[in-house]
Amino acid sequence: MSKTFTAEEVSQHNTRDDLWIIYNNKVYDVTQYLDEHPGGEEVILDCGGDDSTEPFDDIGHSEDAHEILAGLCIGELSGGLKKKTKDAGASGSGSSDSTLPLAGLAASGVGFPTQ
Ligand code: HEM
Repeated sequence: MSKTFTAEEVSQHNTRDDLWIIYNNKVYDVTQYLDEHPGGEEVILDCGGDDSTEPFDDIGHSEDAHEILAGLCIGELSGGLKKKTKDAGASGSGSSDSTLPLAGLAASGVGFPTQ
């Protein structure tokens, strides 16, 4: 069974000794990989504790890269991303996010009662 984490939780793992990223709503512990990254550690540190889907896809990582990433998966994101700058798609799940304890429900499609 895979664990689930909220964006809030993930955001606390943003240092080089403890580094998580989100990619396509899954959570990855990339601490060990940091040193080995051909693109350097900075770019990953930059995404630490945050969503890296766009930057990761933008550079067109190889299949190998995707496999490495898959091996680092530690769980899934519940409740969606905290915020998105662009490409947000207002149609996402749940409008109010942040620290709501019901975030898990939103992920399962239940949604919040919006008044
Ligand atoms: C932990 C997740 C990541 C993994 C497993 C990963 C893996 C890899 C691998 C295997 C390569 C070699 C080329 C290839 O096979 O495609 C690579 C290159 C690269 N990666 Fe990542 N990457 C990750 C995250 C990122 C992120 C978030 C960025 C942000 C921009 C990034 C930027 C780059 C760049 C710029 C290169 C090209 C380096 C060069 O050719 O000089 N990577 N990455």
